[in-house]
Amino acid sequence: TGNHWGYGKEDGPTLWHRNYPVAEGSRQSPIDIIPLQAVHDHSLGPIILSYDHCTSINIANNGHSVVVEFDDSDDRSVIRGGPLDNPYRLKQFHFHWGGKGCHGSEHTVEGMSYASELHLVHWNAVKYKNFGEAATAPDGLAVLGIFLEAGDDHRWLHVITDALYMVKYKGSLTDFKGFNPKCLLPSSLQYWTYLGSLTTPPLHESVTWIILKESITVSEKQLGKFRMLLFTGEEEDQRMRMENNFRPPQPLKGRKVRSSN
Ligand SMILES: CCCSc1c(F)c(F)c(S(=O)(=O)NC)c(F)c1F
Ligand SMILES: [Zn+2]
Repeated sequence: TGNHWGYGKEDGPTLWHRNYPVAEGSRQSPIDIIPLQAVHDHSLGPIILSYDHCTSINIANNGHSVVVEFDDSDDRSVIRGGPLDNPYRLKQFHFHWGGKGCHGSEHTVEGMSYASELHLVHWNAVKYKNFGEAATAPDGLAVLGIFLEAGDDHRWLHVITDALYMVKYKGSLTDFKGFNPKCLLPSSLQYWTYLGSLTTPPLHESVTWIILKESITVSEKQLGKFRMLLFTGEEEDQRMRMENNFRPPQPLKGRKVRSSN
């Protein structure tokens, strides 16, 4: 019904173009990154993350992913530098992941996908008056993408995975204060960057993507907790496990991927 979309056979990524024609646009995401074809751009400075006084508010299951929202009423937590001309405010972060043992990242590197991908979503509050306006502007959003690789337990991810049982059902939400996503960063902030889009409907072509080259390691046990979430609400009788909530790579259509040195 209406603009309903999902990741299944009947409503998945290959069908999104019916309600969202921009799905076949010229700057869609994710993409397959080929490091040797990325252009080393020495004018690209380091990205700077100022999350020290960030204010997480809640954690929610929106029926597509699990999302941690932040107070974005001032420039407390911003990303700046790199390809960005302005500071962009942290609005939320969420994840995309696979099913048991299979892959789940959105971006791939030379055809290789990771177990999961974390997206930290920021918006240009210098040029736009609210997130909604920024989300439809070509330079409105900046998403920092971090690959999650299966391996040892991640020391801090348990703070999130321990809260997932409270947001099992679509539409559930609970307090989640004082979480600083800086603890989820790898040691190096070396990155690839390119111009793309949201990877979920409405697929707005408004994202400057910054993908970290170094992944973080999380355990299969921690990944398994994401898979106990449900796409469906408590009132629905058909329970559908939340997994494989990733869009496959889209055509590059002549875009250049740049690499920080
Ligand atoms: C207007 C959407 C509300 S914020 C949001 C989001 F919820 C989301 F899921 C993605 S994503 O496309 O899935 N990952 C990059 C975004 F980019 C976002 F900006
Ligand atoms: Zn995402």
